[in-house]
Amino acid sequence: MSALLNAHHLTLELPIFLQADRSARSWFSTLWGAAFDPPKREFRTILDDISFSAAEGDRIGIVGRNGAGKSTLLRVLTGAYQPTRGWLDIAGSRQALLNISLGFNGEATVRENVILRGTAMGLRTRQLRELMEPVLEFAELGEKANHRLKTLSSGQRLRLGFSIATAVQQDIMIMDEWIGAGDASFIKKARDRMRGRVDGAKIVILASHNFSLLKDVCNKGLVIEAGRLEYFGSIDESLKEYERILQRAPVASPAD
Ligand SMILES: Nc1ncnc2c1ncn2[C@@H]1O[C@H](COP(=O)(O)OP(=O)(O)OP(=O)(O)O)[C@@H](O)[C@H]1O
Repeated sequence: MSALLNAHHLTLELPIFLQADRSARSWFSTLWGAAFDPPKREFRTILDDISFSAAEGDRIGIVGRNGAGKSTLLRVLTGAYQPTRGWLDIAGSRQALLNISLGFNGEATVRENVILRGTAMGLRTRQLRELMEPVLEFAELGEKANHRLKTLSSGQRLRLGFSIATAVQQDIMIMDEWIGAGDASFIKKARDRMRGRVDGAKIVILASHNFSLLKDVCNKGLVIEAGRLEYFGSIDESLKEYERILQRAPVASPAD
């Protein structure tokens, strides 16, 4: 089956909680403010009418200033956020590589965490059974399979997260930066696996500030400024457009 990802007029409004400025004149006014002056809720448009299409073979780099809306757009593309308006047409399986440590439970064992994360990724019981040993082996955590996750070092947890997140080849890969994890020897292994997964994916969407990585991986680019789509075209033109944007004074982000 061929893969596609078409975004139509994606718009996302999120609530922002604004706290009135409470300069602490006294402990009483601080307490009074905390008790009787709750934050005000306002809605801000974080993404504004974004449309683009990705077909098989497309590797799209998303660029924009800090706070432009790149990660939020990725979250909409992975389905983590429902757009307020607009819709997505998607064919093919999606793999989000946004936060590889998300969803771990420190009290559960390493093996149980593989099941938890694998289930959240939509893997079936049989698939999980087949993947368990390869995932533990790749993470080099076979001997710790029955240890509680909270007893692992942070590097070991990252290796486990990486190993699960990249265990299966999906059609559409959606990534916030190029993930790598672990010490020098693991990083080499992780890089090879990432390259394999990117090469094997039918569509890749990668948000990054790293121009050389974007030029290396992507053939198309999408430039976002203050939640709006400024440019969608070749990666070279997109990076030029982004450089032009950086020369301009920042436009107030709709979220500010
Ligand atoms: N859950 C949320 N609630 C309210 N505002 C949010 C939320 N998540 C993000 N924002 C706001 O939306 C805007 C876009 O954030 P986003 O993380 O998508 O930016 P980005 O382009 O990925 O930035 P960076 O390059 O710094 O990672 C920011 O102004 C941010 O403060």
